[in-house]
Amino acid sequence: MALNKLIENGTSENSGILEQKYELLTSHLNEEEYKIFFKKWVGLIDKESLTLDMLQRQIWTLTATEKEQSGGTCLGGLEIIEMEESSVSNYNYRYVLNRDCNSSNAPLTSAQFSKYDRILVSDEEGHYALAVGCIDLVTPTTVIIRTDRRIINSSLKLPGFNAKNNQTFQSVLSKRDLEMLPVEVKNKTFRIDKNEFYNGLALARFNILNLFLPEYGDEKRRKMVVELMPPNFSNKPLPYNVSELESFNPDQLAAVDKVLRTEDYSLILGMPGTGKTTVIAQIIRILVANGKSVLLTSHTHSAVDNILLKLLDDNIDFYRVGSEAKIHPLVRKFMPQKHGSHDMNSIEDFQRMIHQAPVVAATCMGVGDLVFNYRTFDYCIVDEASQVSMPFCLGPLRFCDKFILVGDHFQLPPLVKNPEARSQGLDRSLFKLLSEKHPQSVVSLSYQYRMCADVMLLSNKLIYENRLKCGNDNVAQRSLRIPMKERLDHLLLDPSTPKNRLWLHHIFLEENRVIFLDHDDVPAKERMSTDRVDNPIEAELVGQIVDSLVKCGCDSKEIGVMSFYRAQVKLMKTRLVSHVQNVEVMTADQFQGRDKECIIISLVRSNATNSVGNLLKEWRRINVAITRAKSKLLILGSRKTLEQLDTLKAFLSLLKSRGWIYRLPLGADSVYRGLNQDNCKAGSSKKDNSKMSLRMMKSRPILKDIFNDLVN
Ligand SMILES: Nc1ncnc2c1ncn2[C@@H]1O[C@H](COP(=O)(O)OP(=O)(O)OP(=O)(O)O)[C@@H](O)[C@H]1O
Repeated sequence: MALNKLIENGTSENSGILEQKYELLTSHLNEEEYKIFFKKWVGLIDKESLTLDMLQRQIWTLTATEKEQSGGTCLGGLEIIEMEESSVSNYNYRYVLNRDCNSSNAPLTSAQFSKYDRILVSDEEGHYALAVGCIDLVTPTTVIIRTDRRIINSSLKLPGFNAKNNQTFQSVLSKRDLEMLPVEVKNKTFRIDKNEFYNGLALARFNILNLFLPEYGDEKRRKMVVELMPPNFSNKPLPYNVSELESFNPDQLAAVDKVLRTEDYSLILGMPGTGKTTVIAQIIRILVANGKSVLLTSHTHSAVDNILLKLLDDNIDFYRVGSEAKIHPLVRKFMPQKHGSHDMNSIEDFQRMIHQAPVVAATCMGVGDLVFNYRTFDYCIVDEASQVSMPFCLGPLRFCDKFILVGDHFQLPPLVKNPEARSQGLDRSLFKLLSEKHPQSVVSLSYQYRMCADVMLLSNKLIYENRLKCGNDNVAQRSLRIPMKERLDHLLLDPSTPKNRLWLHHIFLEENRVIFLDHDDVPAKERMSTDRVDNPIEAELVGQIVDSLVKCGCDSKEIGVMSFYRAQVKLMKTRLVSHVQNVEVMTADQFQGRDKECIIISLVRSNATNSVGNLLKEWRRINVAITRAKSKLLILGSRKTLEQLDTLKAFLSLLKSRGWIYRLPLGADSVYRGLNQDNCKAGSSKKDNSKMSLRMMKSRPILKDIFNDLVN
């Protein structure tokens, strides 16, 4: 009836039920603004849904190679080399699939797959979506996956099999079984498609509808989110022990105080590295000590777990709900089914446990789980709230009395694929919406503990209007220590190279914490095809920086490489294949919420017409990119091209004013030993040895990758 009233301007006559009953169910929906709100948001979700359906059809309309080359969201030509049944999660089948790297096959790592990505598995003989699952590991030649079903359904006939009266089969469950299958089954190849559509738009629709339902609907949120009523704060906070907050800075103290006076909601704007996780953990401690219950949620599993990890040593009874494979190993023991002190034999047991715990944690999507029905909490805390679009954020809120949203809308907004839905506001988070309407509900954290002062200066001047401050002197003066700098001389192709060409030596100076490496003179031109742009020379320069840092003793796990262009990420992953286990190469979007000691950003665009494209126009993406480095930030690009864009012009003039632009010399890619030079110089005996070792390791792909890492 709510739908009838909101969408169809319904009445008791056209709904077909008695007037009295109709009034009972819908009299709370007379406001015109409700109808406008409902139609707007459901309409936007419908638009997004259409786009996602269209993308999903690519599994039938594009071959694996076409899809892999166009967006890196598919891997094809995969052969099963190992399989086993396990019971780690609801994905019970584990497969190791292999594809050799050769001239026609790129390394598997160059596509857009990483651990925990959801996937659909098909064979390449026209059997689609044999199973759903997730990625466990990707190396250049191997991908390990877990699936909910077997992807080989052939069975082996058991001894004594007789088609007429003794049809006895055995399922194919192990590598040994696989070898006994007929050759045409054994040699089947498979494809893996990213299952990007597992995002539950149905849940988003329900969350919007739930605002308007009678009886169990979320009336409180209707007032706050639809009517946008101002939130109330009590004069006196819940009691807490100030001596436990000795290490907190004034902003963090103000945030705790605001939350403890919240009667409806409060918002914590936490700029990068400002201690959001630390503050949330402390708020949970105080709320639980006051006998309050808390539903803790976030956009990603890792953010939920980062907070729980801080509570491991506290005597707080909490449950973590979600898919085991995605939960941090140290937190798994808090999943209801793993909790040693309780027997759990039925869904009722499960619900009983969830109902008793003072703290329950899950992702915003995970809260859709049935176990939450009929449980209410005093508070809901949503971390990463600026990354969740409003309809999804409403999901966890409906179980709670008060809510706290923690986020930073100066970083990337929720991902929306449909351009119209995006421009009409589906990418606006509830955090942004409420913070703009009621700024008095916001408390900002401005002391950051991640970036050294030079790195911080960039986003501070360009985005945060100087509101960011370094938490202490150690943070401000942080610099990248390169333990064996002298080794860099051995990487020079010509020891007598003049000083003004020694660009890596310039980067290696500890005091140079932020450098823009302008490659206009190198030159390093972009390569453009229909929907892809990359820059091979820039990728090679990035490769040489990473190689030299690692060879000179830097921890490769503390180096991150980033581009805004997926084709460039792919190219750089190929170039950096020898560091694949440790150096993370990702898009700026994938780096959100992460940090590294040293970040290298490849801006790619460099062309005769000085066109910059759309990706670099999103200032929130630039902000995410430049706030990931703790000690050293290296940015590669063409100053001439990038200056054409207003946002980047301001960025470049700030860099110039600080003397942080370094003009790379002509042919900079052949000053130090790079990929090609390394290959030419490798002696033949080393090559022969490598060949022999690779032959030995042919059937052991993971070992092969590790070996490759060691010899490179
Ligand atoms: N008041 C403080 N004094 C000293 N160090 C602090 C303080 N608050 C937080 N930190 C430290 O700052 C670092 C970042 O904190 P935290 O992870 O809580 O920040 P965050 O805002 O959640 O980070 P991100 O931007 O990655 O989400 C941690 O090492 C934490 O211990």
